[in-house]
Amino acid sequence: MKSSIPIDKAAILKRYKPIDAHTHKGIQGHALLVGGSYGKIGAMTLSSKACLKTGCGLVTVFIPRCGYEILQTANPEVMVLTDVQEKYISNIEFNFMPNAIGIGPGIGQELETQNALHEFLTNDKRLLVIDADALNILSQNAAWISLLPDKTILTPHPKELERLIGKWNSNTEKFEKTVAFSKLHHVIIVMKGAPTFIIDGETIYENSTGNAALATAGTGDVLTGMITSLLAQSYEPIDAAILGVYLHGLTADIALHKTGYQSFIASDVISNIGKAFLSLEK
Ligand SMILES: NC(=O)C1=CN([C@@H]2O[C@H](COP(=O)(O)OP(=O)(O)OC[C@H]3O[C@@H](n4cnc5c(N)ncnc54)[C@H](O)[C@@H]3O)[C@@H](O)[C@H]2O)[C@@H](O)CC1
Ligand SMILES: Nc1ncnc2c1ncn2[C@@H]1O[C@H](COP(=O)(O)OP(=O)(O)O)[C@@H](O)[C@H]1O
Ligand SMILES: [Mg+2]
Repeated sequence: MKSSIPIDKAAILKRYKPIDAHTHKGIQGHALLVGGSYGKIGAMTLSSKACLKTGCGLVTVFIPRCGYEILQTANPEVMVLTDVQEKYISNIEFNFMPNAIGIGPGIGQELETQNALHEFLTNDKRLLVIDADALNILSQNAAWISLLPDKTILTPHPKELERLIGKWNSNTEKFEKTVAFSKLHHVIIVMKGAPTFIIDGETIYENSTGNAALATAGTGDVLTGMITSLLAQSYEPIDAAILGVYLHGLTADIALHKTGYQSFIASDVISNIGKAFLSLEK
């Protein structure tokens, strides 16, 4: 494997932008998160809360109708748009200009959802984070990958990565294939794992935070919300990916002495984002 660039606190401080005292919610970025399906609205609840807690001024979710009351109750700060369908997304429609869009947590793979993703990718060329079943839909419809805008951030876990790039026989081959995919499609790949690597063409970054406490449902959904938030706040895509992954891992390092590995859950990532940011200012 080609050597990687370590992402430690010094590397993060070169990319981190402290908040301007005169900022307001109108210029802190408006993120749109698209996802959820019947039984997996929680993925969007987690993702949208993490998005707000990472500093975005405004967050809107686009979810199936069945999630409306759940979202409004769980996260009153988040605005909610709903699909015409009750249980899944069939047509992605919104009437504002988001600064960044995150798509995929809990979205499922209904045929109508697949068509909605195709329609969306054909018509919308905004900054984008793609996760979970939206990645799986792309794996099944490989021709659609060419529709992704340059510097789209993909956040696969190992199984989702395998569906995208095919099986590998060694770690070296895994990196070679991922780098080749990133170069071919001009996308940034957050190769989630222990540790997480961020791949931008030939350049490979290795994250230094995080631990096995993160091996629990919904932590990836939270990461999608965090990276989308940073993207909406005008971080360059590579910086949003690197900073998001670093802060996400740091929450688990900060919480570990209180939660242990076993009792840490995705909501603990969210409740420690503030401490993770504060540790950058120390
Ligand atoms: N509360 C919720 O609503 C939740 C919704 N979720 C959503 O559920 C959907 C399905 O996601 P899944 O990721 O479970 O399904 P997938 O089928 O994509 O992934 C599960 C498979 O990947 C393997 N895998 C996962 N991480 C791995 C790793 N680090 N190394 C090796 N293999 C690994 C597992 O063993 C399993 O075979 C997604 O849309 C996701 O966003 C999940 O995030 C869980 C929480
Ligand atoms: N053993 C581990 N050590 C460090 N990080 C881990 C470990 N296991 C999982 N993670 C992190 O947790 C997250 C899991 O994401 P994902 O599998 O998409 O979860 P979900 O889909 O349930 O939200 C990733 O950021 C991954 O890097
Ligand atoms: Mg996931």
